[in-house]
Amino acid sequence: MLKLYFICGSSNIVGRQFEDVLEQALKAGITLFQFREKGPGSLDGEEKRQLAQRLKKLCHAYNVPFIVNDDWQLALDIDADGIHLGQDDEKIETIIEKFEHKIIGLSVSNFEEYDQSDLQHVDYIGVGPVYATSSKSDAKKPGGIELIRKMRLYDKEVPIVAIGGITNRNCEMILKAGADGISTISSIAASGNIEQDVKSYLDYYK
Ligand SMILES: Cc1ncc(COP(=O)(O)OP(=O)(O)O)c(N)n1
Ligand SMILES: Cc1ncsc1CCOP(=O)(O)O
Ligand SMILES: [Mg+2]
Repeated sequence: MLKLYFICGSSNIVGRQFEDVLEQALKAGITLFQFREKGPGSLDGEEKRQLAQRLKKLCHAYNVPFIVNDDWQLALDIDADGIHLGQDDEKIETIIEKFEHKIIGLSVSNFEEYDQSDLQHVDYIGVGPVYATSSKSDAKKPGGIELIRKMRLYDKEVPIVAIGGITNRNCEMILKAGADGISTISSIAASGNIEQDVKSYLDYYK
């Protein structure tokens, strides 16, 4: 499920339809999707809810789980498959009862954050940024490939999905360093050939 985790919101799509981009990515084989509706021009309220419903339906048509970023109330409201929370978002302890049978992801940017996180109910950790990214204005300092390598040694069990500045040209090293999967916004959302780019990511698992 973590192999190729596409993350996207309206602000990441330029000059095309969100649903078209997502459907191309689904057809090409992404394995998980996160709706991350934040940043300039992002939707709110009922418009956001309706978009989330449509995107969830599209993901389910391709048997791909639909995860909501940050907004756990929306995730419950539309019966999403899971939630991704960061260190500054709602604490997992406070929502766990409501998400008992759902996927829960948590961001971990460094070892201090890892040490202070309760991973008991977490299905995966999103580790990064690995490289510099222009998709998140408040991203922490990139940890490079060493962040993944050291995190894998630090915890040999927890599923790790790497994030931040990943492309199908640098993902091989990240997987070799011990990540179970990779996540990306811009390399798919802004791709001129989604089918080819998604397939070349997936080739690294063959
Ligand atoms: C898979 C994955 N990993 C990390 C993040 C970042 O989450 P967070 O730190 O809460 O930052 P925002 O995405 O909410 O801006 C993520 N979304 N997904
Ligand atoms: C959400 C997030 N969290 C850490 S880096 C990042 C943005 C990743 O976007 P991109 O794949 O375009 O670098
Ligand atoms: Mg967050």
